[in-house]
Amino acid sequence: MKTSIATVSISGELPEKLEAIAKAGFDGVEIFENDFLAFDGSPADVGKMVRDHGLEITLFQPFRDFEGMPPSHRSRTFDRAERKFDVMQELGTDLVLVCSNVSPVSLGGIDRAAADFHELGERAARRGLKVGYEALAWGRHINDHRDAWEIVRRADHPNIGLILDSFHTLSRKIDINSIRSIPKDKIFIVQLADAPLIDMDLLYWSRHFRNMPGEGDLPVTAFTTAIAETGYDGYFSLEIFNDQFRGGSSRAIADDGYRSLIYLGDQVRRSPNASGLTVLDMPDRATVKGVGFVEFSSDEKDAADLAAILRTLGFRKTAKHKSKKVSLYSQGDIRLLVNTDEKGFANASFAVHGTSAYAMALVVDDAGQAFERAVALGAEPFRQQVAAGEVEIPAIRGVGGGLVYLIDDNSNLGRFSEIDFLPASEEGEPEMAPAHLEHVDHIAQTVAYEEMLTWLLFYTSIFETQKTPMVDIIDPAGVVRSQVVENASGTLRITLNGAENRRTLAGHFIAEKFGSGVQHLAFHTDDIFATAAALRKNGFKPLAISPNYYGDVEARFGLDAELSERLKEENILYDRDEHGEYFQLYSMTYSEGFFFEIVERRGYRGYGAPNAIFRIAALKRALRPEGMPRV
Ligand SMILES: O=C(O)c1ccc(O)c(O)c1
Ligand SMILES: [Mg+2]
Repeated sequence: MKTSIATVSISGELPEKLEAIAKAGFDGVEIFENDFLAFDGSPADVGKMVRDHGLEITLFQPFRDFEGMPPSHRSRTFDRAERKFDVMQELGTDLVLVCSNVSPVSLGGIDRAAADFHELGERAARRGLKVGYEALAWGRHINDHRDAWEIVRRADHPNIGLILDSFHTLSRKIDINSIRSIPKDKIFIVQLADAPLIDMDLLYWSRHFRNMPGEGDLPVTAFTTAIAETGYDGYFSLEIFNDQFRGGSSRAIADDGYRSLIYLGDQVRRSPNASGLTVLDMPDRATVKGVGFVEFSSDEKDAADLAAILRTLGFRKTAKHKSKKVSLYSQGDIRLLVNTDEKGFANASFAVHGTSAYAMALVVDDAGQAFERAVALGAEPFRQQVAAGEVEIPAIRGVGGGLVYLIDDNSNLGRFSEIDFLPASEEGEPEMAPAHLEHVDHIAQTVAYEEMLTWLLFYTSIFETQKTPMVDIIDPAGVVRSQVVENASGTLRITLNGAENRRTLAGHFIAEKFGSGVQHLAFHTDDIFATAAALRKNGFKPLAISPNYYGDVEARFGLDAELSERLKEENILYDRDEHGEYFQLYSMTYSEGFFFEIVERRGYRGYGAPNAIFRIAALKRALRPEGMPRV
């Protein structure tokens, strides 16, 4: 699979765009005319700059309002084309994209358009150039690739071919089976873009909301599979018009684009009829069986406070690391590590972010294969020295520069705590009541809103997971977008919260010191009321929920008064979906950022989004004396 991306997809000026595109690993680049016009070097300079980066120019575009012009405009239109051909020859590219005419003066008629293209083909052939025709979804007469293909077919010229763009086809829900009857040598290039499903004007949707394949909701994989089944094995080129990307980091967007294409190729390759596509061979998406551990970086002083909270939550220190200052706390299947070592990555993370959950381990079927896939998809591997005889766990960098460790049960990796740790206990600490916490229900990561797509693509491309639709979480100071990555068995659930401003609880978390990272950990109990009773006994301080909430919950769900009274007494939030009930209990925040949640799911599949506004208001109320701005 040859990979390309249009310069319009990346932020910055042309040199910066090209550098990011080359670094990300693309083979080619589409030069968007405006990027070239805004640059103050000659076409030959641009061509050289592209080739110096080891890239090929796959396409020059767009050439607009060409076909079907009335006689009064026709010769000028051809003159314009000749000028573009001059530029192309200087740039050093042989393909131009002509998008379907949107001019109000243009005339319809398949044969008129075909005749124009035949003549353009003759002119292009004289210069050794080729022309690809693309149906814009909002073209005046041609807005369907099937009609564009009919024009190309009737133009009957070897230098005239078709350009398919997933957005134009999929936004109009055009049957993708129609692609299977197009001969592969008449498809000059394929452009790819995804988009979130939003009901709006096609042109506006296309110019502002496109995103990378896999980041949106369009069936780009099925589209690409249909193309691969024709035997086409040329360039697949991302063409992403997106306001957020234009203002984003050129490197990050280019890297996401490359990951999205490699991931797409990997999915398409798995279709039996598309096996002709040459793509990187890599292991399947990793099946996650659970969260192996979550690790906090801290120092001795903070760790003592954290340990005190963990004890009230019913955790017990069960082991300590043989060679590092790392304690293991456990309860049910939950393992929490607290790392206060003065060396290594944890310490560096502590220096920057303070006490935070900087690492997590996911239990997968095969850690080696999961690691191989992650690296093939551009994840950054992480290694640091381990002492002789200790287990080296494969790891990649994740959200906020933190770590995702990969462990499995087939090797020593799953036994790291037996090999690297010695049993330990907490002498002199009072005995705490067991709190019935069983496993990690979800890990909530807070990121800047612009990073959400990056991390959605990261998790969904490496691990066997799906993303749920985005929901809005209303904070008294703004909206936080929330989207979940989860697997079918519920053994991995990550909620990604995207903060747009620093006055929201999530924005405050990022801005104050923590950066993107884990803002809360939710543990599952099989009996929320038994847990609440144990926590009370242990001196745990729950987050106080406004009493007003309970009257509403009682009325909204028709709860009996006794239940709503119990919920109120224990500060438990309640929700229900078509699958069952949900109970949530929160801790106060730890050092102004991090907090714990305890949930009981009785069949419920969501995350309590309707309760978020009340939980956030309560957290902010609790934080206010320590500096959270009043809103
Ligand atoms: O929005 C446009 O005008 C436009 C131009 C060229 C393309 O290839 C495209 O897909 C859209
Ligand atoms: Mg296009």
